[in-house]
Amino acid sequence: MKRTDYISWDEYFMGISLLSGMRSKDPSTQVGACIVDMDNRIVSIGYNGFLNGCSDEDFPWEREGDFLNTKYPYVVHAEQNAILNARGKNLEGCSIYVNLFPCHDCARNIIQSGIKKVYYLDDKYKDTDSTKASKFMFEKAKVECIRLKPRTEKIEISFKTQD
Ligand SMILES: Nc1ccn([C@H]2C[C@H](O)[C@@H](COP(=O)(O)O)O2)c(=O)n1
Ligand SMILES: [Zn+2]
Repeated sequence: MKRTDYISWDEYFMGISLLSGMRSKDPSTQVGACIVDMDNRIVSIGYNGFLNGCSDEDFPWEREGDFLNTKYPYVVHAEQNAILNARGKNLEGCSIYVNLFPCHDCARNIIQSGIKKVYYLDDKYKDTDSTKASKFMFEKAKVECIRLKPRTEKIEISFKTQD
């Protein structure tokens, strides 16, 4: 008799996105993204962070103040990193799981990469022009956006061993 309490594909992929976000050094918002092909194979993963090869100390994590003294010009978004981490693999028809709804810049890159479905959890910036632009572009480009309502509030991962 097989287990019945296994997690769903959506919980699995969104869980991987959230776990990836746990690598983010952003003090205010940790985002992870997981790109999955039409056979439910994971193609790529990414989280929000600063530039490869640069020290995280080289750039500001601030949200407020002069634009150049905030993180916004420099931080690479989780979706962007996931697309780039795919290293040119064909993403046509893939889905992307991301815990926070994509901004307008990521929406453009998601659309241009051929990704056709966006699964998300949180839409905390839904009233911003950025998110409104994302939704407009996704609608025109016929990219489906699905807000996940997981069956369970949380999934626990333990490193505890039997020995
Ligand atoms: N879909 C998204 C939205 C945001 N991010 C990143 C970019 C920043 O590191 C952070 C947002 O910062 P906040 O304005 O909430 O302090 O989250 C992303 O990677 N993907
Ligand atoms: Zn973005």
